[in-house]
Amino acid sequence: MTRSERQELIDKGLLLPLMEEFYTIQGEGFHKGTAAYFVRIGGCDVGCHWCDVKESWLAELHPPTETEKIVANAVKYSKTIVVTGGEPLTWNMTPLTTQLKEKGLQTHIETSGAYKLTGVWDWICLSPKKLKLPTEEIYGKAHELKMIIYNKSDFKFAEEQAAKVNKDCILYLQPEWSKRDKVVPEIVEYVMANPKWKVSLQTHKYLNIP
Ligand SMILES: C[S@@+](CC[C@H](N)C(=O)[O-])C[C@H]1O[C@@H](n2cnc3c(N)ncnc32)[C@H](O)[C@@H]1O
Ligand SMILES: Nc1nc2[nH]cc(C(=O)O)c2c(=O)[nH]1
Ligand code: SF4
Ligand SMILES: [Mg+2]
Repeated sequence: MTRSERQELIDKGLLLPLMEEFYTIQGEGFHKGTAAYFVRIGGCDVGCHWCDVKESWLAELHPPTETEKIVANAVKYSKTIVVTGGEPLTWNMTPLTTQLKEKGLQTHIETSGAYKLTGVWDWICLSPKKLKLPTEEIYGKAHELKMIIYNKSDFKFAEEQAAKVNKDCILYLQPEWSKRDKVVPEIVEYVMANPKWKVSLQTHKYLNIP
């Protein structure tokens, strides 16, 4: 395959830079505690300084992989596939998710929403970032909003983002992992005072699983 042929397949979303895949328990948000197969696609230029998967950022480090291969493998493990990254919406998610749906699987995405929403999704977890705000379209479609709290100013940002999502969207505040000892008590107090919010923890990190 020539470079330009390969680039064309990447542009169409038929090849994706696959970083890792693993069968685990969804640790965060609404589906926490539920078994799911995770597909982590490399490439992200949002640049969160506290990102817990910085190794994912450079797409070139991850092998371009056929969506058919990803699907044929994923179907062996679970009825629920969580697509994450990196930022999965860097890429055209339509081929991957269409093929997952053809196999009867549930498609979930973890996204910052910073790029055009593509793909067929049963569940959208939107986790907005100040550095690159979500596109307008995704606010109406997100099933859960998961705001990361690193410091007190993040509560204000969380409220600004909550004002933009649809009325059925479930609202979560999740402590940034390295700041958890400081921010968990602040989140607890905030949720008791503002009960439209719920707490989300990265439970997989407490369980010592991927
Ligand atoms: C690694 S990101 C990948 C998906 C997408 N780029 C995004 O940010 O939503 C997966 C989830 O982990 C969250 N996250 C990343 N680093 C974190 C950290 N240090 N503490 C808590 N949550 C974190 C993100 O906000 C997102 O909800
Ligand atoms: N167990 C587990 N649950 C998760 N929920 C969201 C994750 C992510 O990195 O997108 C994640 C992850 O990396 N592991
Ligand atoms: S948008 Fe997601 S993957 Fe990208 S830097 Fe932020 S947390 Fe990490
Ligand atoms: Mg993670």
